[in-house]
Amino acid sequence: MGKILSIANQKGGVGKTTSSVNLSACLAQLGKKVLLVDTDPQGNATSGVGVNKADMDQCIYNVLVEDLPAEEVCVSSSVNNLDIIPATIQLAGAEIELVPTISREIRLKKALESLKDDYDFIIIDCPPSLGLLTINALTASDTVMIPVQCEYYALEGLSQLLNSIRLVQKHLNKDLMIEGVLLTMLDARTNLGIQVIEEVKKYFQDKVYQSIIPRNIRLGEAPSHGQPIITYDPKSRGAEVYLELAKEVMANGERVR
Ligand SMILES: Nc1ncnc2c1ncn2[C@@H]1O[C@H](COP(=O)(O)OP(=O)(O)OP(=O)(O)O)[C@@H](O)[C@H]1O
Ligand SMILES: [Mg+2]
Repeated sequence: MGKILSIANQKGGVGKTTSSVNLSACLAQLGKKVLLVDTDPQGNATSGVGVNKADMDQCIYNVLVEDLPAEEVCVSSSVNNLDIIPATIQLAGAEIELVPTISREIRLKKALESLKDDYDFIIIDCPPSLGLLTINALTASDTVMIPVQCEYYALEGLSQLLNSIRLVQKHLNKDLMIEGVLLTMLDARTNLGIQVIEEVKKYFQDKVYQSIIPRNIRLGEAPSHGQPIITYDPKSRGAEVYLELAKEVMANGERVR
């Protein structure tokens, strides 16, 4: 059985999608069979691995709202060993449409059950909210990775996220664990970055990954080419660090149950 790992933080623009795409691609490059699940109506993870949203007439929306089997929307990406369940703007309606439905919080979990044996890792990119889509992701997951941007107010909002995680643990998924906290977009030239690292480490201690993602122009450019960093610019610092992160994630254990 593969490990299901959500990448979540309701704060926007902290590096969830960049980390989902690049961690998935690096795990795939290291020989793991990986499924990336896009649960953000923005569909940035989908386009980030070279899948054209305009070509899709079905996406995760149809799985969550209409009970379409997940296998039917799963497609290969531009990277070997990496498949994706795409999201399109159609998913924007799901947050409201799911509200009156039965077992609305466990729909993704149920949908992924039949696929879990086919992959070593299933990585879920969450939207920037703590709504039903993120709750579905946390309920389906073995662990959650929290990206934290190295900037002022880095820890702001994290208590709401931790509270949601506790609520999911209490009511929906008692086995959910925090996989780790990932520091992102570090600008090594500033003292601020160093201060944030210290602050986050004081709070989360050994849950913080050794790999710290630098601010790297090539990481910012890669999505517009529909490629993860390891194919767009394999020699870049961004590629090196995401590969290191993938190795840390593998060392944390691939299967938890
Ligand atoms: N390490 C980095 N270096 C440079 N640019 C980065 C880095 N990480 C992310 N970016 C850029 O910053 C922006 C926000 O990153 P990203 O989309 O990964 O965040 P997000 O948390 O998924 O955002 P949202 O909350 O909107 O889903 C993007 O334009 C991305 O290309
Ligand atoms: Mg995103």
